Order: sequence, then C-alpha cells, then structure tokens
Amino acid sequence: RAIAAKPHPPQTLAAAAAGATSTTRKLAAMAGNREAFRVAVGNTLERRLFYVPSFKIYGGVAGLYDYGPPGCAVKANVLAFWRQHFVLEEGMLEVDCPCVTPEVVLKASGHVEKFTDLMVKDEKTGSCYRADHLLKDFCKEKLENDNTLSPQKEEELNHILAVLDDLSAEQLGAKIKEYGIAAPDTKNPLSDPYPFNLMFQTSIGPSGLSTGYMRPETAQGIFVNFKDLYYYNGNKLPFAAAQIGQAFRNEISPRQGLLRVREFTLAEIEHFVDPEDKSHPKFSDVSDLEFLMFPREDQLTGRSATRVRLGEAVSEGTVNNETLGFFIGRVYLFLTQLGIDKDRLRFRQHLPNEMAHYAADCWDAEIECSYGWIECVGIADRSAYDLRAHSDKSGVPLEAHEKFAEPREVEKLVITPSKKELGLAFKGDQKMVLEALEVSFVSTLTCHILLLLCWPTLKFLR
Ligand SMILES: Nc1ncnc2c1ncn2[C@@H]1O[C@H](COP(=O)(O)OP(=O)(O)OP(=O)(O)O)[C@@H](O)[C@H]1O
Repeated sequence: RAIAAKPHPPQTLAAAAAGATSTTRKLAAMAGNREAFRVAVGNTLERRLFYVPSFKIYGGVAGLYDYGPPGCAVKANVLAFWRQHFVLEEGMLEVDCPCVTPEVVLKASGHVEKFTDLMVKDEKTGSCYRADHLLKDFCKEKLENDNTLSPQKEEELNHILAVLDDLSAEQLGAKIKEYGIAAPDTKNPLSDPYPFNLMFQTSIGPSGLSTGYMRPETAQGIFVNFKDLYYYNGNKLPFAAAQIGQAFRNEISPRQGLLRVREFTLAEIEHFVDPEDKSHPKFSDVSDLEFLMFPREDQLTGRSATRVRLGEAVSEGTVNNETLGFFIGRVYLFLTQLGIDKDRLRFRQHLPNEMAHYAADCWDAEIECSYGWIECVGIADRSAYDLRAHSDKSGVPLEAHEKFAEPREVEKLVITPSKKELGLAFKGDQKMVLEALEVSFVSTLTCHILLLLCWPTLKFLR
C-alpha cells in the first residue's frame, strides 16, 4: 500500500517568514556566537509558532512540544518527501500500527529489560541526570575554557568524548568521581549511575491487569506483521516495510529543545534480506557518492572523519555489505536534497560496545549544528534478532524460505539430546544446556536493515 501524500502548500511557510527581514538581520549579526544564535533562533521560531512548549499555560512539561501552523507545514512537507524518496521510489510496504503495545511484544524485543539509559541522582534533592551527558558536558567545557590543561589531559578528555557511548556504568561512575562532577543545578554529590527504563508504562483495558507501553520505536509493529507482509510480497525476499508514527521515550532530562523530546515522529524502514546474500541490485546507483565517513578505527585513534567513496567503503569492508551501503547512500541523498549542508553531514560507525550485541554493523548519520554533531538517522544491520525473538515468544515462525531450482538431497547432522545423560552430567543446569543446544541449531533466512529517521531533529539545524 503506497500513500501518495501531497506536499503542504508553501504559502503557509511564506506567510510565517514574511516580515522576518529585521529578525534575519539580527540573527546574521549573531552568527559568530553559537549559543546566542541558537537562543535567538529558538525564540524566533517560538514567536512565529513553528513550535511552542506543550501545555504552556500550565507551565509546560519538559520534552513535550506542540507544532503551530508553519511547524505543521514543515513537518508535512518533510514526511511527504520521505515517503516519496523511500517508500514510493523503492516500492516499500507501508504499515500503520498502534502506539499502545502489549507488554509481551516489548518483552520479546528486549525493550522491557534493556531499553535503558544510565542515570545519576542528586543525592540531596533527587533530581535526575543522564550520566553520559554530564561527563560529556564536563569534558567539552574543560576543553573549550580551561587554558591550563596539559596536552596529556587534553588528549584524555578528547578520548573520553570519542568513546563516550562505549562506556559501561562502572566506567562512567569512576570518571564522574575522578573528575568530581557534581549536580549541575545544586553542586550536590551524585549517586552512582544506574539503568533507567525509558518506556512509558500504561495498562490496557479497565481491569488494570494487562500491562502495556507506549511504543519507543515503530519497528516492532513491522516485525510482528512479518509473516503477512512476506505473504503479501509473494513470499519473496528481499522486501522492505516502512512505518511513520509517534514514538515515546521518557527521557531522563530532556534538553536541547526539539532534539531530545519525550514524544516524537519516527519514520522507520525494515529491509528484509537473505543473510547469505546481502548484495543490492541498485548499489551501483549510489556507489560513486563521496562523503564524510567516520569509521570506528578513526574514532578510537583520534583521527577525524574523511571523505570516502561509498563503493570503496563497501569493497574494503569498512561498511559491512552492499545493502547497508545502499541505505547509507540513499540517506545521504535524502538529507542533502532536504537542504542539509554536505560539509556538516557525516556517517559515524558505532563503537563495539555502543552497538547492540546482535548487530553486524551500524552507522549513524550525524549533522553538525550548534549543539555539536547530532545523530539524526540510525542505519543498522541487526541480523535476524527481532524476528527470531518474536518467533520464540509467539510460537509463530517468522521465517522466509528459499525455493531451490532443483530438488536437493542434503545430509544433515542432527543432535538429539539425551535428557537423562544431560541430567546426570549437568543436574540443575540441564535446562540451560538444552536451550543452548536448541538455539545453536535454529537457523533463519532473514535479517533486516533498520533505518530510523527522526523529524524534530531537523528543525534546529543551521
Ligand atoms: N528523545 C528523542 N527525541 C527526538 N529524537 C530522538 C529521541 N531519541 C532518539 N531520537 C532519534 O531517533 C533516531 C533513532 O533512535 P535510536 O533508538 O537509534 O536512538 P538512540 O541511539 O537510542 O539515541 P540516543 O542514544 O541519542 O538516546 C535517532 O537517530 C535520533 O535521531
């Protein structure tokens, strides 16, 4: 199903921009001072009703915003272009699933257990902060304003910034202690970092017995529909499904205006491909594109991003496979056609710990704005993790089958565990050993590429 969305008439935007000349002049005069410039742009956008804090007459709620008429027009235009560029041009299957999601789905996907950020608390007031953000702010502030830093210290702080997403709770806690970082508002001491689940919990139905969550991403709606979508596609791989919709994340301390909010619009694509053949028939369309890439080796050794031809990045193995490369190229085209400056756009590879354990490779499109380099698209080869998890939990096989041209006779070694022997050898651990044996023999032919786009992030870019 393809929706041909009509772009919003540009008059609304023109009306909003009319009379902005004096503001534009004032803003231009501030361009040298990033902070002042950002505040002025933010104020102007609010005054002109691009967006305003939600529930403002009651004091507002951090991380929740309303779009006014010009904001709605921009959003509608961007979404229409996204649908045109990805869904229609690539013949993807679009779906539209509910935001309220039963617990079982998000337990299977791992979100109930693992969708967390590391939080620290002001030990006296109980105010909460994201541990990695405090460490990042500390390092940046020192590097920018402390002239007494030795070259070794500078190197150390730069290294922390490069590997920040890779740090464990213990490592973050140790650095926060070592640098004496205190609560920003009160200067009180901070607790050790601990995980906080970002999902909003609710209950479905009046009994209160059925737990649900507001979805933190739209992708799960696609995975649980895999069987029907595969059938709709004539039982053939590869195919892609897409969804645009609201996502909800109870962010610990949302700052940075529209860049980190508690409810936002996500546009996601899941591309399902044979794991033994990740070539892409249209890769040559994008292989000559050349742009800033920031592989993990360069990040870990303190080098900067360099301009690389996409075809080379794939053939040299920097990017894991053609399908992943194809989507990196398509995202580059999408963002630059939207008007993002190509010199302020880079593709950064995830560091080993940053990447989910099931991912084969992962790249973020980052845009440099007044807050620094900000992730605005995630592109990941997540193997068959989600399909396998939902198959196991639901008992419905989410698999694809390859039909051979000729029938083949295959001899296969099959392990049939002897429960009695296992019981004698492993006693209480028998169940675990049995499960491990089963898992290692399950195979599935699908994997997917996850592509996430977040619209509100595009608003503040300059
Ligand atoms: N709270 C938020 N507000 C606005 N956009 C968001 C928020 N969280 C994530 N995004 C955007 O959604 C995209 C996909 O989310 P993803 O799950 O990859 O984010 P993430 O890696 O968990 O983000 P982070 O580590 O910065 O919290 C990101 O590329 C980002 O642009």
